[in-house]
Amino acid sequence: MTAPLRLGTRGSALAMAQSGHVAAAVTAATGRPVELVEVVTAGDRSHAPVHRLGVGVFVSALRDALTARTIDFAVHSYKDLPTAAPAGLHIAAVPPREDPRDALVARDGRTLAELPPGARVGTGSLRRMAQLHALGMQLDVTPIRGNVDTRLARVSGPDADLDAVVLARAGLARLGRAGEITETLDPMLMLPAPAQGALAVECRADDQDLLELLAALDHAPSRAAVTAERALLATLEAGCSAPVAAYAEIAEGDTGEEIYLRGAVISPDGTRDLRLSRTGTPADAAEIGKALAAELLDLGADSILGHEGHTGPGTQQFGSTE
Ligand SMILES: NCc1[nH]cc(CCC(=O)O)c1CC(=O)O
Repeated sequence: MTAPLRLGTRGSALAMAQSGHVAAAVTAATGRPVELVEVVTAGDRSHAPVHRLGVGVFVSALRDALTARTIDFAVHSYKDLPTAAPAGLHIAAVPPREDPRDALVARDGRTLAELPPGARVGTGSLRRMAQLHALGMQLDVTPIRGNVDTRLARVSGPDADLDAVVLARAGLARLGRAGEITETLDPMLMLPAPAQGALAVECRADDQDLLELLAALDHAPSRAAVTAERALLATLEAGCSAPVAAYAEIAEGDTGEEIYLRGAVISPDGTRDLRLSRTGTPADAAEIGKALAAELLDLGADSILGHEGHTGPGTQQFGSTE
């Protein structure tokens, strides 16, 4: 009997659900037992709002534990990873991606189009706020914080004070709460965050045996989509700190697999909304992402913040607006 692989995880319900799912997949694919090891991050200990800490605090404790060899691998929500790759670590697998779209949870089963002017809609992401404003529906968009349960409680239950919240569909699905979604938002209206719905399975770059084991979990189309979206984000971060959205779809075309990447840069008040797309082959995913970002910058993505100033909750040390 081989020693169990140690999978480091945060203790939050979402992290535990994701890690448990990956642990089961590793055991199913390789026959190796996996043990969950809870890692407490500065983000879990602190009561400061996430936008003050930066999403990176949730990630760095797991990475420190990897480097210190107290765990063998870790599972991250890919969209929470800073675009700069750390030395000595490697994303060994991108498992099949969940539905990357955002979801509306509204009172009385309402859809987005059924919300009246002035409806109070909560979201924690500057990208979602910007796109909600861009709809021109006079929504009263309110920043919200906390875990998924806390956010849903703003819409139903004794302390509900909002008409709707917008969350990632994938997070709700992983927590078994997708049944509360009243509309899954079309990416034409609400383009998701780069890598939303995808997981990153990370281990030490020199752990050859584990890299090979974990490769069994990798899903090539999901990896290509995430590679294109993150290349777009990384290129834009250099020149622009406005909310960024990106979504790549992989489909079978006439001449083999095709990637269709959409990207958007939106001012926080929604008055400036730049959207472009590009197609190519999945093998060129990174180049397609970079090229689309360059096109967005050429059209003024870097000037989109302009008058709004840059004080919103998306102002984080790693550039993430999620
Ligand atoms: N920053 C929060 C966060 N990070 C990952 C998810 C779950 C969805 C995913 O894995 O992409 C969420 C919740 C949300 O955005 O509603």
